[in-house]
Amino acid sequence: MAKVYVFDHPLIQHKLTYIRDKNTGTKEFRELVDEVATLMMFEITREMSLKEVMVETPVASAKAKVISGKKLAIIPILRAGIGMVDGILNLIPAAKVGHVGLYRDPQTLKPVEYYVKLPSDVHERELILVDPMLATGGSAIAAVDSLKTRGAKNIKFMCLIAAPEGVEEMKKAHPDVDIYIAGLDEKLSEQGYIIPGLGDAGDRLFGTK
Ligand SMILES: O=P(O)(O)OC[C@H]1O[C@H](OP(=O)(O)OP(=O)(O)O)[C@H](O)[C@@H]1O
Ligand SMILES: O=c1cc[nH]c(=O)[nH]1
Ligand SMILES: [Mg+2]
Repeated sequence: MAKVYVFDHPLIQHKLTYIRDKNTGTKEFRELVDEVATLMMFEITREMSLKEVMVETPVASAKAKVISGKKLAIIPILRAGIGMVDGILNLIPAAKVGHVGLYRDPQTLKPVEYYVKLPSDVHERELILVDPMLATGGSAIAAVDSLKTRGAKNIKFMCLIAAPEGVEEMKKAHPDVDIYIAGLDEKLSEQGYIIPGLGDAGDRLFGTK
């Protein structure tokens, strides 16, 4: 069964409040999303495995540790997921980046896929799928379907804000994908917006409204 983590770190919660604020403009919104993505990634990487190596300090030889295990790829769901990529690359600069393009049809709320480009070794990598919003869950579920169809086996999903309805759907559809959330909200509106949420993440990131 998928594990669901809600990050209660004070810095994440503080920044998320300003991301939600309707008076936060595009420039600051973008910067805050970037910063929260870095902080969330810092928490997620706590689980990374280490191996021992020897290092020569100016004083002596020492047993020390470096990261081992699977290499990472970050997969933003276009468009809004792009806002989280640089913040993650700050910590893992060598990660590859794949893209899954999806939009949610405004009438049916069903996801429509329009673009997929992934690293060729996607089946060997640990994938961090990112999107600021998990609302009905349709987009994240479709993105994971798309990744699995292309051979992905090891996927985590990271979002800023989730609705309980979306979390349940995602757990049902993909019990092998753990979910990392900064804010777990109350519910979905009839139009499929997260309440209280932050509005339309893509529009706020790119200033398209
Ligand atoms: O859980 P769901 O109900 O599927 O909703 C969440 C999706 O909706 C938003 O994307 P949108 O369709 O607005 O596309 P955009 O990122 O291009 O703005 C958001 O970034 C998610 O991808
Ligand atoms: O509240 C929501 C729901 C879906 N997509 C968004 O950008 N915001
Ligand atoms: Mg949008």
